[in-house]
Amino acid sequence: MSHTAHAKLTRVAAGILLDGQGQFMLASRPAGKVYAGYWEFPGGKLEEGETPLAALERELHEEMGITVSMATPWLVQRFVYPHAHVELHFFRVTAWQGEPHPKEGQQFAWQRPGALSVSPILPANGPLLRGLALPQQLVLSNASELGCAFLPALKRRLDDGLRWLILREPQLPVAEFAALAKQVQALTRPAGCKLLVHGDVALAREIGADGVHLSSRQLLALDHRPSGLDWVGASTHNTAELAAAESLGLDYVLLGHVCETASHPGAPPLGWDGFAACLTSGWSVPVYALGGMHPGLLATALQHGAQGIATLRDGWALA
Ligand SMILES: Nc1nc2c([nH]c(=O)n2[C@@H]2O[C@H](COP(=O)(O)OP(=O)(O)OP(=O)(O)O)[C@@H](O)[C@H]2O)c(=O)[nH]1
Ligand SMILES: [Mg+2]
Repeated sequence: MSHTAHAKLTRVAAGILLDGQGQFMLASRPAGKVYAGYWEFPGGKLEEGETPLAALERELHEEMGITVSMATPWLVQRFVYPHAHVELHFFRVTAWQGEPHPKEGQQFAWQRPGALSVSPILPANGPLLRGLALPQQLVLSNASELGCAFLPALKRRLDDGLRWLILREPQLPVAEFAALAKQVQALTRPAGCKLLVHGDVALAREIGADGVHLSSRQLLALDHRPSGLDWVGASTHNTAELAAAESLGLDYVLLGHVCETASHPGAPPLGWDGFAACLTSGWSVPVYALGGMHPGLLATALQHGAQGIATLRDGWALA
């Protein structure tokens, strides 16, 4: 999208208050503002020289009387309204002081991803709401190392609450991978665990998987998002691949490798600074940190702008 010379960019910070039980807060826009009555995330325009985080803290204090104590950068969404070109900086707000109260005649509503009870939502926010349904940890399969211990280990993890799995076994021949995918599907589906099949759109469709996870090479070769699948993600290593994923409207990407990992011995990792550098321009697609990840690194990942972590070896060892 190109900005004409006279179209000025309005930068906005908005906060997604999370209650720790899967709910987030929406606020209605008060009478007298553009899009009055529409539901949004509380926030407002950056003042001259203000950072997005400082604007968020100021706006949430002005509009709802709370003091933000923990906020991590999430997605950046650009959108063209008739009244303005906006660049929205969304933050996840997980801790605050004070009880939210409407200081500008708004209404508040706690909502769950995929089950909104209020409408309409500001048009720029639609794509973002899908991101709120994504978990903070995506688990990749590790059948190549576990062999026949993989399916029992998967059962154990499903019992422990695993709800998202990327089946990725690039070393397996096509037919074996398809057979494994069906066995895995027979376990994940009854457990309510979403299954994303790596690298094979046709197989994902055939078995009725929840989605497909594309390699970066597949990502760069596509000119549209594969149809007929709820969730489409991809592996990325740099900003060119991130841009491709965003323009295809993918639901998430993995970006790595961030830390040293046995999967890429000797290859230099991005490190957290390199990871954050890839995110500075701001993406509307949620980005998971990949490579040497374990739950102990989740907080670090979130602070660097990640949606969460993607883990491969962690958690698969048999008890
Ligand atoms: N706060 C907020 N604004 C959003 C969201 N989504 C979105 O498109 N916007 C747009 O971003 C702009 C934010 O402006 P705002 O009206 O909240 O700004 P503000 O609080 O500083 O208001 P004011 O200038 O009337 O005092 C509006 O054009 C609004 O339509 C959202 O989730 N939250
Ligand atoms: Mg506002």
